[in-house]
Amino acid sequence: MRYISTRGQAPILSFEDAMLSGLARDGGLYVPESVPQMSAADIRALNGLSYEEVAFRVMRPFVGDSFTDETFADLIARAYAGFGHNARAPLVQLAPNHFLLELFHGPTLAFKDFAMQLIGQLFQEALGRRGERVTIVGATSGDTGSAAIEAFRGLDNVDVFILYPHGRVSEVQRRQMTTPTESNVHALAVDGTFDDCQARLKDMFNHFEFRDRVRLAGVNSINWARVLAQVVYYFSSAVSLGAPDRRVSFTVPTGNFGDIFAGYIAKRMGLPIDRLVVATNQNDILHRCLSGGEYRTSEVHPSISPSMDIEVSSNFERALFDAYGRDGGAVAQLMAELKAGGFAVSQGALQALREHFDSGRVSEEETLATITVAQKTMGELLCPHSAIGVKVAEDLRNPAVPMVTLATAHPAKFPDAVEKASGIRPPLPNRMADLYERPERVTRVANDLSALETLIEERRTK
Ligand SMILES: Cc1ncc(COP(=O)(O)O)c(C=O)c1O
Ligand SMILES: N[C@@H](CCOP(=O)(O)O)C(=O)O
Repeated sequence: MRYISTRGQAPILSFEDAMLSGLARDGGLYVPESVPQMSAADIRALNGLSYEEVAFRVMRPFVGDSFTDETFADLIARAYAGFGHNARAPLVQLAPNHFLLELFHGPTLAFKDFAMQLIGQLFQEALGRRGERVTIVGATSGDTGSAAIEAFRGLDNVDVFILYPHGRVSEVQRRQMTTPTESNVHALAVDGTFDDCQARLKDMFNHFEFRDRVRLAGVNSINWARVLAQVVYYFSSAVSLGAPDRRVSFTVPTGNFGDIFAGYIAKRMGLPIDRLVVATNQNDILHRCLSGGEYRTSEVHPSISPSMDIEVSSNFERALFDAYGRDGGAVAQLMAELKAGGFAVSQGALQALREHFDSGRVSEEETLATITVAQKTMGELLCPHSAIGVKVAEDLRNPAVPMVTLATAHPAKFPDAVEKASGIRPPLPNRMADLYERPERVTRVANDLSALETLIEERRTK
């Protein structure tokens, strides 16, 4: 299995090299050269298997010879052993033909744990075998950072630096990043937005002297392995609802377009997905683009769903690559235009995107109202991100096709908004009960590439 860049000019890599490299050296994102197929019989055979067995069968063809079957199965088993639910990703019914996929039973209570726990295992195995050490830098709007710190804390062969937007994550998210005591993890509060953090991270990857000196690696969804691990739960949930003999749709609370892009990959592998529905908050560049054809950035407005306060949606580049017929030159041109504010998607590409994706936008008031109604009428306490998914799903779904809405975080990560809407303050699980008492360790940094690089150089293990 070979991986190519969305901008067409970077070296073609194996799964393991793509995973350890992060951003492609032409600034693009790695994608598989071709998407492995699963037949209806292959998909039917997933029925009744454990989550780990489904994960092995779905991901194996993408991994090539980077890991043996035995090692890969073992790493998957370790990745999910710490989850707080036997099903790992349980489905609950909200209404006739509307289901919620609970993706918040991992150690940091968000869907990010599905990929990050596995990546932690894969990195450890690959780096140990190669005798190498890397510096992981991540950008987060709250959940990727806490999941990455949890997955890599205390490991010998990695230093982890997480850039989060100062004052724009929830208190629980912040404390999850600032309270771990291991010396290889560093929380950096950047004066800016998530988009600024992600832009500085990509600047570091494009600054080859720094990148090579610190042996930079990434665990954002820049990293293909992150997307791949998220493909699995589309299969596990669709199969339990009757796939491949019944089509299923998914609504995904969306920011950086990684989670829904994983659904698109599942569809391209052969999973009979009817619609993939993008649900955004008031930071709605994706909804504006899919409905009007213009991908143009605007100011980020802080919301009660802070993890989705994103206006430059990194993985949309991967979808554009396919929509433009895998023309790396065309994508490079669009990304250059994005730096200057945005671009119009061609009619052909827009039509290609709309073949798979619908979209909806949810206001702050509607988010709160959905939390209230879901708690009262469906008996489900939703986090604000999941509520955005439920609202858009209810508005757009075809009642004849099962709809699965992804519940991307536990309500206890956003207790203020949840309490405001429902009157219930969701408690943290017992293992985190003292989170508010633990001392915090964080460095405030300017939104400045050279300041960030200097700090990382100083703090990383030499
Ligand atoms: C809780 C939550 N929901 C939804 C999203 C959006 O997911 P994606 O960025 O993959 O579109 C995020 C951030 O990624 C998140 O943390
Ligand atoms: N919402 C995310 C933003 C980063 O997304 P990623 O999938 O690229 O890591 C977060 O919680 O940090």
